[in-house]
Amino acid sequence: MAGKVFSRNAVAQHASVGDLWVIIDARVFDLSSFASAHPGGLGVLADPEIAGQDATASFFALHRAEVLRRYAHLQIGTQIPPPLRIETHVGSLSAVPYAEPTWLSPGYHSPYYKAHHRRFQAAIRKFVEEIVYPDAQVCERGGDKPSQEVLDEMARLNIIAMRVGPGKHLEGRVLMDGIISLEQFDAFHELIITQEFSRIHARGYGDGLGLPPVINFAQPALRDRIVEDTLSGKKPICLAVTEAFAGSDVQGVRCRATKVEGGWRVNGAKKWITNSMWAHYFTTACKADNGEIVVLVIERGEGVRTTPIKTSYSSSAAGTGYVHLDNVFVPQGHQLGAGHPGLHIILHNFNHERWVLASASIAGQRIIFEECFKWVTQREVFGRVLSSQPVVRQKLAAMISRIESCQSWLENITFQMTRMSAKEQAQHLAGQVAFLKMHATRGAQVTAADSVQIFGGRGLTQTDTPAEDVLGDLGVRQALRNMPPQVRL
Ligand code: HEM
Repeated sequence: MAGKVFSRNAVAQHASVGDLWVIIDARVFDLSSFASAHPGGLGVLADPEIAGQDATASFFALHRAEVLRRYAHLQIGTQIPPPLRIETHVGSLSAVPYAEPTWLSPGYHSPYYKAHHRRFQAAIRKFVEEIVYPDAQVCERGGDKPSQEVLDEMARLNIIAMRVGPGKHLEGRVLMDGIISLEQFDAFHELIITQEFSRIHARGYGDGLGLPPVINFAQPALRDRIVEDTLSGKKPICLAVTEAFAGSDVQGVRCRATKVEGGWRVNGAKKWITNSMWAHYFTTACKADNGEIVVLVIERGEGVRTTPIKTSYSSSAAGTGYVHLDNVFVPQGHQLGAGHPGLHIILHNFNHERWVLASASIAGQRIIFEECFKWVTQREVFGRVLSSQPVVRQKLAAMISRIESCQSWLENITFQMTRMSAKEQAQHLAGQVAFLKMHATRGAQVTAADSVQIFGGRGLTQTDTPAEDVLGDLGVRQALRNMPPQVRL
């Protein structure tokens, strides 16, 4: 691939080139065999303004750069002399302003990040973009479980373990082939992993919780077995709390656990359980006969059945489902934290989960901003580039302000996490984390809505809506034209 070089005029005469070829970003693609399968149709490719021409501008008006990587096998040569190539930065830092947090931007300083954090970020970025991203795209489209080879590689580098955060479960593990030591690993490394994994553009892929309650409250033998099974990527786990009736009201769950000889019999159903379709272990909140909440680790087996639920944020790659529990026997040793109130066990990890969700949301918004910024500088409407519109620039300004303020707040909280004990964190950070999550996710809704406006029809998959701003502006301009000249206040 790309072994041959072509001068623009020589391409058509080259013996190995089929009838239909184009130049995109200085690369020559032979589309003869692909054209009839092209999702955008054969006609557009055969158009005399496209076929046999440099189609770079038309291509980038309709596709993401990633399409070229997926179809790299169609490339038969490179254009000479090479023009300025398009920057797609896979595995490295983006040069787009505000596309990276300040600590990764040239010229900035940070009190939080050390050289080992930077080393770690570079390695995780490369891994995510080269290994995880392609798999996540395929799985998200097809609604599949992350592929076992990717999980195996994540397990080998102990990424699955690091995603759970600092703690005893990391003891004895070599992190990222040893580029950082166990002593160095802290909440900032976890923040880096969380934010870098948001770059896969597939919200549901590899989602799911359930292990922290096991780490904190299971009996040692059970804990060690489950930690090993899940962190090796072999047997996933999920947190089964919500129900059709109860939503996330833990106290209101109806899934019944009845005490029997040697353990419990469980009957009921859980709903919206992320990762349940792929899970082997289910950390399940149940109501005992005395009305108290008990948390049981249930293993997939007799009486356990899962059926998929499609959510609006993901295809079934998130593995979201119903969990039907019919007369399932659970041994006594599978009860978590016997003696602790079940509610406390479930709520114990909520602060940390909220911090993870806020981190991911902020990183996701940054990616949205980067895409919007690229689009407004390349997209021309009525002969003018989109960024020339003040209303568009205002949206971008608001996005940057939200993202930068949230990231600074997040890093402050993360620093506190590296200094405070678990007890101090529960005491001092619960409120801060709750506010940050509220602020970040509300901001995310505005950022998402504004980005759809900026992208217009391209921001939607099933419908095509002219941007509201454009419609609003059209209406006001028409009203201004119709304003009677004699009207005064
Ligand atoms: C190497 C060359 C090309 C490849 C591999 C390719 C591939 C694709 C793919 C995979 C899609 C589906 C949407 C997506 O994943 O983004 C698509 C859509 C489309 N393509 Fe291409 N394409 C190529 C060149 C072109 C060119 C030169 C044009 C000419 C203008 C074109 C016009 C379109 C159109 C109109 C759509 C539909 C877009 C939509 O529905 O929003 N493509 N193409």
